[in-house]
Amino acid sequence: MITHEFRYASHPEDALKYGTDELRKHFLIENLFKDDMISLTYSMYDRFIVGGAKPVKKNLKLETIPYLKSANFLDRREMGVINVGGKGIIIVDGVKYELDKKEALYIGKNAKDVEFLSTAGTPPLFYINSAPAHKEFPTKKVGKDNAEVIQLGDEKYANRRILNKLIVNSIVNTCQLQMGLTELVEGNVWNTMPAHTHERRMEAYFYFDVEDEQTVCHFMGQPQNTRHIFMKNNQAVLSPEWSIHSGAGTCNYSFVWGMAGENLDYGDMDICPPNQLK
Ligand SMILES: O=C(O)C(=O)C[C@H](O)C(=O)CO
Ligand SMILES: [Zn+2]
Repeated sequence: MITHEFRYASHPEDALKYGTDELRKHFLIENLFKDDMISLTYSMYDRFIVGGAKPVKKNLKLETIPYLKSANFLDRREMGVINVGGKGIIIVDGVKYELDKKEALYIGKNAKDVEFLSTAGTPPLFYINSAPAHKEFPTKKVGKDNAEVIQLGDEKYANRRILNKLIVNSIVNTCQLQMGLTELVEGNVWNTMPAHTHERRMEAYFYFDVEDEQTVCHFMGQPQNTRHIFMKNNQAVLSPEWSIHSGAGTCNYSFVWGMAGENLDYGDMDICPPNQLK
């Protein structure tokens, strides 16, 4: 079964007036993983979809949703999936892909039948991003062995982390989707500091492996006018093209980043020096 919701895009001057509840309502995506459900949020930020699929006892078929007005979900879209749970299986037009935790699958435009399956043991948690696509590229699995790995940050600044580029154009051909995952090394809590914006692309962050009873405080907003959202494990947050996206946890954690927009240039960022943030 599929549940879906819709989010309009916000002007930065309007977002400044949002209180805690409105910020959470417009940007935070709280319940991505419900047993035997696919949960999708269609946003007007580059028409980016954020979702989750958690097959436990049933196989979950990716059906179209009303906002798409297309016979099949991927008739005009591409999709990236990263598993953050137990081993799982995705079948795309009859071809079976096994995904361990932290492995990714890119599914190209025009795939007709996509099904999410559990295996024995801990259920998989398939985190989903999807963006409009104008060209068909082959479906491809990307494991951590194929990832482009970058070491970032420094213990001194509590931001040492390992960034794994998974669905990026040096590894997989995509139209506009880029995805990867970043792991904070134990004792380190700050992600994406120095923070940045990229007006050519929107982004969504999905925090996982956050310890029970702990939190990640996600910072958003224009660099001179920031706001925060406290987040729990397995929650996602939309980052408009005008917003920084950075966070500090009360423990170390991991997160998936996903982007779509004007270019596929990962390095196209406007850096905000920490001492200039407001
Ligand atoms: O740890 C980081 O820094 C990131 O993971 C940054 C994201 O990849 C990003 O914001 C890309 O634009
Ligand atoms: Zn970014």
